[in-house]
Amino acid sequence: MTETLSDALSRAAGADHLLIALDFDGTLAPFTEDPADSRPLPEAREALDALAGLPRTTVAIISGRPLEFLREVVDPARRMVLSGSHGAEMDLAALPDLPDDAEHDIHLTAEQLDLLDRAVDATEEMVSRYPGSRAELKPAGVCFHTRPIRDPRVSEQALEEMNRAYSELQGLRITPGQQVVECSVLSATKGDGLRIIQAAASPDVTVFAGDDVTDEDAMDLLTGEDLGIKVGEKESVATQRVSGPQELADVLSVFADQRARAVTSIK
Ligand SMILES: O=P(O)(O)OC[C@H]1O[C@H](O[C@H]2O[C@H](CO)[C@@H](O)[C@H](O)[C@H]2O)[C@H](O)[C@@H](O)[C@@H]1O
Repeated sequence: MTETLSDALSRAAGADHLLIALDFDGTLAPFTEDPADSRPLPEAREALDALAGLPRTTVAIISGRPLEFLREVVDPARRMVLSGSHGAEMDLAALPDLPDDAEHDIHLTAEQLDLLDRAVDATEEMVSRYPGSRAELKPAGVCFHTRPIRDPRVSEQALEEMNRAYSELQGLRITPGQQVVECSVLSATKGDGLRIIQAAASPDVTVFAGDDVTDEDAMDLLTGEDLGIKVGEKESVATQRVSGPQELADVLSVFADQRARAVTSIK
């Protein structure tokens, strides 16, 4: 860990009320060929569990994954605030002063359902033409995955074609990712997710870590004493960077200890 990251973490650990919000894939969990197989690294899980048990400390996951997946795989004990489907689904039930609108479920109009059907058809058609690729269905969208395609040129071509096909369907929000392109009939972003969590939890300091372009919508909201940590090499407005999920897990372990010490000394 660099000295500047270590200093920044020590400062954040001393916040009166801390929000630590994290992306899932490529941040807490290393990439896997089948999205159903990804799990947080054990050290990261342990650190998040420790942080979630501390006073004046809110742990949040803000992910492109459906809320249901986050509940089952990341937070079965239901101690974290969750935002799924890139900010379109919210579960704030872990907050002590529960807001009335703690859960934001997705309700699609008939037009949105029709658009989603057409996006799914286009994805399945693409999957039939690119062996190895797969579709992942979500409550308001669908992903086209190419990680299992061995030839990077074929993978790139498949992603471009899928992007074009989604662009022809008016009204979809198209999001590029790591060997994936996904679309949604809703326009929410991770920035919307973080904004809702900050409004409900009122933290003095927010720490956010993420690896991908969609995480920048949340990074953009960080101000003042907040801390943004980019995972990996993609461009970012974050002031700090780690090499990958394992280094982030190590950082989270140190941070959980720092925060535990700090909360015992905050009056
Ligand atoms: O917001 P995130 O938590 O980073 O989720 C973004 C998308 O990640 C998932 O796909 C990525 O991870 C898969 C499992 O490691 C990998 O196979 C794939 O190549 C990656 O792009 C996930 O499947 C999507 O639903 C998320 O939207």
